[in-house]
Amino acid sequence: MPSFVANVNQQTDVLPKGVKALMDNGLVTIPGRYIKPPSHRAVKHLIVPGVEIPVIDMAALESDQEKFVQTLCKASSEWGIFQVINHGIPVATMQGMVYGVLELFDLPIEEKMKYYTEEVFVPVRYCTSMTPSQETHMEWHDHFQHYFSNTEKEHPWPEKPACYRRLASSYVSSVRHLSQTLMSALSEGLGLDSNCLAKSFGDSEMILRSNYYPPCPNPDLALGMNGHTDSGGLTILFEDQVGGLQARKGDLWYDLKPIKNAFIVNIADQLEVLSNGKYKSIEHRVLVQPDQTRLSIVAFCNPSRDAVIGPLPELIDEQNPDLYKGRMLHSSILALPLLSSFSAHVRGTAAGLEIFNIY
Ligand SMILES: O=C(O)CCC(=O)C(=O)O
Ligand SMILES: [Fe+2]
Repeated sequence: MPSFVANVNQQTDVLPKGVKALMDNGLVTIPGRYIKPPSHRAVKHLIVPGVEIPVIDMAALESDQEKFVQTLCKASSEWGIFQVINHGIPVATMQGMVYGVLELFDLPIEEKMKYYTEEVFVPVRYCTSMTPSQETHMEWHDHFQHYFSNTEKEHPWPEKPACYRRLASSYVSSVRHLSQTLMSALSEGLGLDSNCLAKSFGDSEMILRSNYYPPCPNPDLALGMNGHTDSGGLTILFEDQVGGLQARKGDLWYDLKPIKNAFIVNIADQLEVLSNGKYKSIEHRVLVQPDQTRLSIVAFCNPSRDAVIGPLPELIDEQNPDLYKGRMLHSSILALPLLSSFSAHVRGTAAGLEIFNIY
């Protein structure tokens, strides 16, 4: 067994094995632990169906950079979430990753349980919901997660499935490159040098998380993922065509319509803080389906855990006071406590701040 496997001493027979395993065993009604109290369930009349969030065409970066930056900046300020097309990442890389991830979830449960842990900063984590040992109401998904520290030389990928290392490495390097391009443009959107945000991130880190949402026998009683904002920097998400991701504005939840082979990108808490509130970290959640499995592959591009995060000094003057005054934090604690005072729904999953889970 690889040395990084985190739970060698845990009794795997008492750990939750995940919702895929439940469904594979023929479950017909969801167990009580997955039933949300009525106040936490999705309310139909507060959902706006089939919304097209801003679409950022990366091809425009070549033809008219200034306009591209303006469009990106507007989407990040007004929505904090947008779809990215013509991003240059080959469809084969994305579909290859999907294939590898599906193979990973299809491994025998004993193989997956070797990686079961509630720790976040481990190279490989398999878990279900967020932190099952602390939750009264679990989320209807399983996930594999990889933490890439900024000092890492070579990532210890799982040995099985054999194709996974190659497919995932290629995906990660493509997504890293996309995040760097977006971060440069987001810096310029703040009227700053293109490397300004990257400098504040320090040696940035990444968490790659694949979420598997099997069909749910009682989809109205459960949630795939509770409403939360991501606590890191920039989130780059690839999903299949099933749908279920929703973003919140005011009291309404906007049902996001996937565009084939596009990425969904959202601003996370620490980028909101760095921009002194210009870019918005939007709350989002996931609904589940009665008859379809949904897969999302999420790259959280985060500042170094050593970085101290506060609004960029260049953005502060008399007209633009520091909105997060006196509340600069180490990135290792992440920005969650800053923003949680503004939104009762902030949970901070992305870089693993489940300790602040308020549900
Ligand atoms: O599955 C999705 O679409 C959203 C996942 C997400 O928000 C997360 O992992 O933080
Ligand atoms: Fe998220």
